[in-house]
Amino acid sequence: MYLKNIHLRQFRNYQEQKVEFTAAKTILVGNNAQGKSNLLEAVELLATLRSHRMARDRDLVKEGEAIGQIHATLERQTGISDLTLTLRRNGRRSVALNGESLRRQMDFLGVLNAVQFSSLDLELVRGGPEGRRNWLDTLLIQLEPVYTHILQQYNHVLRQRNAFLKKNQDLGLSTQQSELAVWDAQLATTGTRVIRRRDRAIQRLAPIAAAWHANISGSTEVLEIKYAPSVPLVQNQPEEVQQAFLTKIQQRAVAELYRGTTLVGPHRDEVELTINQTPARQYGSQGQQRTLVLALKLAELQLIEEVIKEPPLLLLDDVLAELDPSRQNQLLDTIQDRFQTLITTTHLSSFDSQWLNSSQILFVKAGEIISSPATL
Ligand SMILES: Nc1ncnc2c1ncn2[C@@H]1O[C@H](COP(=O)(O)OP(=O)(O)OP(=O)(O)O)[C@@H](O)[C@H]1O
Repeated sequence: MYLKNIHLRQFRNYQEQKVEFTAAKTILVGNNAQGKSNLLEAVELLATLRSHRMARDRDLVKEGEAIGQIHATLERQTGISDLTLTLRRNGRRSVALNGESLRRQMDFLGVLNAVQFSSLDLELVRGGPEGRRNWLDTLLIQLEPVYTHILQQYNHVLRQRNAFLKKNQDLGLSTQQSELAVWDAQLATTGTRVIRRRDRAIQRLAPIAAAWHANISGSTEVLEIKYAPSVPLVQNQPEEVQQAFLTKIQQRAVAELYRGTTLVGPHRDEVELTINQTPARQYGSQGQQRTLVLALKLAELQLIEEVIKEPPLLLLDDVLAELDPSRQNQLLDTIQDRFQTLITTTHLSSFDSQWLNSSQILFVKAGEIISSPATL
């Protein structure tokens, strides 16, 4: 797929900016805090309706404005699509495809696909489980857009159940359990949908990531990715998972009453990353952790391509400089011209001349983008 152009209006630090993409690779160069990552974030939002920076819509809209908009034209094998995402400082966002408003966000997802890779991704290895859950959910949204709806349903039930637990901490255990039964059933049904899909995604992703990892590390290290759901997943049959879910809720009832929050469910899942059977967080150097993240990202690219049958976009946010030359080359060799790639950097010197010659170079300064630095 090929992103032909993007038009930002009152988005982040952009007032009004159109960009035409004229090559498979675009390098956005500029000093810190000029708007390079903001442009990549706009593309990420069109692909997933999420931002890895966890920004609220009010942060995405330009300061002092009420509405922001991202509009883009995308070419796919199936034809050309026009995507519009409208963000409101105070209010709900809306989406349109080819000029027609869509009622369901899910119908907007899956049109543009992108893998985003920034230095924040190192937190996938070093950080807590929430970051890994978010990463997996964002991937799933692209593999199966209906997942966004499933996740919303689960989170809705979870919020309601948590509110009930918090409000009724002084009820006795048996009264509380009988009143909770209706929430438990819904939590188990919606939670099971989340768990089964996460399991499926990891099963597909893990061997691809392990192969990339062996390739980059020269087969000296073995990467294993394991999904560790909060509810045991012995048999992947929905009824059995739901039953296991309810049993586990029963087991944690006293603790939930005491803590006033839900302790069982996919909001407490973990994705375990191990290298040579040691948790990756504890294993080796920063360089080895970078190899792992690079392997994950290459696996995401490959898996999305396999599922949607077209190469997704790749968004490299200030990440090339963090990789050593051999890992850089590994990445660049994989990308070639097959994946349209947007790259941000503060210095063009980190690129080899072959890359510079074949890339479109854009200069970013204070929320403006131009193709020649002379006029900045
Ligand atoms: N809602 C907003 N309204 C106005 N300006 C904003 C808004 N959100 C972010 N900015 C501005 O955008 C700039 C940050 O841009 P961005 O994150 O794209 O940096 P960058 O060019 O990628 O730099 P770095 O190399 O540091 O990542 C900051 O100056 C920030 O104040």
